[in-house]
Amino acid sequence: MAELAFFSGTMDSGKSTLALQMHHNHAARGRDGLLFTSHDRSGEARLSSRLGLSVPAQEVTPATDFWAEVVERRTRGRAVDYLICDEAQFYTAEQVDQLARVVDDLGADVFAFGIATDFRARLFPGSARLFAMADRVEVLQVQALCWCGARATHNARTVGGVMVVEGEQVVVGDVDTAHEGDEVGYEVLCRRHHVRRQTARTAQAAAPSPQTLGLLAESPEPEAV
Ligand SMILES: Nc1ncnc2c1ncn2[C@@H]1O[C@H](COP(=O)(O)OP(=O)(O)O)[C@@H](O)[C@H]1O
Ligand SMILES: Cc1cn([C@H]2C[C@H](O)[C@@H](COP(=O)(O)O)O2)c(=O)[nH]c1=O
Repeated sequence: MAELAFFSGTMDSGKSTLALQMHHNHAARGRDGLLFTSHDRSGEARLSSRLGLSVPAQEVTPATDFWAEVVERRTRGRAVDYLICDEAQFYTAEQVDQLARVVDDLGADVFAFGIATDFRARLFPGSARLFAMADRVEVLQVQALCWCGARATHNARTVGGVMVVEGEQVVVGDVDTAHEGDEVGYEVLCRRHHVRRQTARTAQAAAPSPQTLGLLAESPEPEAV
């Protein structure tokens, strides 16, 4: 039976890589699929993984109608067995409902991939609807890590390495650049450090200097009372 599956994880947790792997495995068995994405970092109408793979995909805009896309292709005699939908957090709730209908009424599998929450830890509209409508929700197996070593569960937006909480919900960006000056970037954090707004850079700045640590090490232990 066809299914709507949602693969969710923080930024940099391997979602696009998994999307491309699933596409490869299904295509290798002779199934016909369509690839969709929205606002990919590598440019319009591309689905790219940080591991280096990048393939053409259809860009999803607010005008995209998934139901119409699949019906139109099938009317032209082309098979559509599955849809790969990356960056699904940016889709509208209506588009997610169209995907559910494609599964239920047209029997095509839909595999959607996306981050659950934005830089303020609020659900994206597409992800919220996917959590509500998916047959299956899976959290990515490869854990992205916070600077403290704990599992990263949240996405922080940074300017010059400092976490910000004001701004538009959608700002395309990446996690692995130096983010100097007023450049916008992202960093994945555990909940504790997201709540405290402590990024790698601010934590480093707040850490006692080696000199201070040396002084602390030399100071006598407080006497037991
Ligand atoms: N140089 C590298 N060597 C090995 N693995 C890498 C390298 N760079 C990135 N990765 C892996 O790729 C993952 C990010 O994959 P990607 O599919 O682009 O993530 P997402 O779509 O979730 O943002 C990282 O979590 C890491 O496991
Ligand atoms: C947290 C957050 C992220 N984004 C953007 C930044 C990236 O372009 C994508 C996520 O891509 P990835 O493949 O999962 O790394 O989303 C955003 O626009 N707003 C946010 O709050």
